[in-house]
Amino acid sequence: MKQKQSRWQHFTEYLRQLEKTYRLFGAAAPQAAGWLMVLLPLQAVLPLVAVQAGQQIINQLVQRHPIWASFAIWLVAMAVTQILPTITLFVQGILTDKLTGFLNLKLMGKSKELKSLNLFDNSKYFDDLQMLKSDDSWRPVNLIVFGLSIVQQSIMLVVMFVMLARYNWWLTLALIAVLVPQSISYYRIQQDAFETMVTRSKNARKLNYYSSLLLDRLDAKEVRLFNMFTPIITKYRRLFNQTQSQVNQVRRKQALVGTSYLILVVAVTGYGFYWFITAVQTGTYQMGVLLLYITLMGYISSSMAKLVEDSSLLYDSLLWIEKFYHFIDFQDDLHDGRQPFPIDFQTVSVQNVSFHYPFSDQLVLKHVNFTVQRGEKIAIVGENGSGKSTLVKLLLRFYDPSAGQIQLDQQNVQTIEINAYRQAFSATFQDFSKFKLSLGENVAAAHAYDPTYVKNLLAQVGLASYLQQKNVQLTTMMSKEFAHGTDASGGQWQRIALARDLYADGQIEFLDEPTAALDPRSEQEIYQTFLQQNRHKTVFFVTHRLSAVQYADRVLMLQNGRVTGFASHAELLQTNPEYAELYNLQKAAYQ
Ligand SMILES: Nc1ncnc2c1ncn2[C@@H]1O[C@H](COP(=O)(O)OP(=O)(O)OP(=O)(O)O)[C@@H](O)[C@H]1O
Repeated sequence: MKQKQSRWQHFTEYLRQLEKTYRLFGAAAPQAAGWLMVLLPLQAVLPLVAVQAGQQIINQLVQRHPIWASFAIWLVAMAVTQILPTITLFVQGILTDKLTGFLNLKLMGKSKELKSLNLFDNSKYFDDLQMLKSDDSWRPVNLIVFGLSIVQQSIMLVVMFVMLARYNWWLTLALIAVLVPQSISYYRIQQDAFETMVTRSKNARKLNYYSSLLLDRLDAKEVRLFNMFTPIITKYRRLFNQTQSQVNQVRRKQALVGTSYLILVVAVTGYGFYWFITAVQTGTYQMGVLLLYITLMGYISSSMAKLVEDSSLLYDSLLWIEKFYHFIDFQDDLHDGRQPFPIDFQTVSVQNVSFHYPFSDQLVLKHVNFTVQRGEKIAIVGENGSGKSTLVKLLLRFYDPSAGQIQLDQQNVQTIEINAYRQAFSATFQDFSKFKLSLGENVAAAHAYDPTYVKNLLAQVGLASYLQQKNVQLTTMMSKEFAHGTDASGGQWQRIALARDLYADGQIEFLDEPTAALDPRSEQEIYQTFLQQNRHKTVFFVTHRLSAVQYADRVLMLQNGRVTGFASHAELLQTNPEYAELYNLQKAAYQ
């Protein structure tokens, strides 16, 4: 539902999303949805049955006929009308629960399917992902409450118009002709105000950002230190007033249009009443028809109002559904092979690889060529933005190269089954994850849980005293958000990530600046631990601290996406002036 659509496109798109939503209900909870297909029409029609019976009772009273049969129908219809909402609510509750689980499991399942990071880099999907991951547990409730209310009101309106048309079809058409545009105009008033102030406009997003910024834990320090309160509150106030005055302008214009329709609606209903009174006076219809007309007019206007209000409130949740399908339908174009991982590989080679990120045409790796022997320790160095992490991500197959190949021996890695391939690797990233799970789960991740081994590794990465002093158990939740939860410092978290990496025990190891948050002594200890543990493995480590190159057999130097050196540290010092300059610069800083 894009912003610049014609009204007709908007309407048909709305109906398409609505239809998808109803299909989702059926898929999430077929039984509950089935029950609602019976309950809702009943709930819509029964009040009208009571109106019809009321009309009969008046006619029978006037004609002095017995009224008991009509009275019984009225009584049953009224009683069931009172009982039905309770049953419907019960079924709606079941549907809501099931739909919530269904939608979240679908999202998680889709994420599992996405083997590459392509979608996460796509700016078109950025907003979608933000919306999908936001903690909006009210969305399924909204979808159901408003989505079902629309069905009920629509059925009621159709039945009421049919009831009226039996007496006067042109009056019915005239009523529809004035009520529908009036409702559309009300819908637009509500929609515009809601979108501008609450949901999707750029201003609404800025307003939300300003208000959440002052409440955010991560920003709390700098907001206080630099006293950002006044400027942010001022920005909020200014933008709020500006936005509100825009909304008010729209509101005023549309209220004027709405009032014009109102005059027409009053004129048509008034004339209708006069027509029915005359019809009773001339004996065309009996007295009861007046009760029918008055009651129907009341029901029609309240049903129309509810239909408009609920359609408008549903809109935002339908947008969510649109984004949901957008995500679910995303096709990951990463190549997946069928071959098993070649356990006995002897070389890893990068053959003339060039790469640009999806949805960007700037090459970040250019004709990269190098071959590594099994068991070698390779340091990857280079300035910020030279492409080190990108190279690691390609080797881990988070993306396919735009040109060239990565090979294990002579085999293109794209021919290997992706899950088997990933299992052969372990890694610690610069931006490692801090899972809000237990400490044990943070280390073991998806591997079989062995508490003794977890403890062992935590000790090896230097966390024994932290665990003891803070009384942190393997079962302790690593977030203050949970009862008895705890948190760790940046360096301690980095060590937990390193323990997770060791636990995974892949055949090829990647360390992408694994010691950035550690002090020099800890850095040295960690490298020694890692290289001791991984002495038979092929290890790639990205580092800015050139003191670490002592642990490498060869150093791969990247500059602006190109390999400008690949040799031992000593050789590079002799042959590569840029490398020598970088190294000497850092060395001088420590002298
Ligand atoms: N997801 C992305 N989408 C588009 N461009 C990206 C993305 N990630 C990185 N880049 C760009 O690719 C280039 C290489 O980035 P990369 O992270 O590989 O560099 P790096 O050598 O690891 O840098 P650093 O030392 O700062 O970690 C940079 O210009 C960066 O802006």
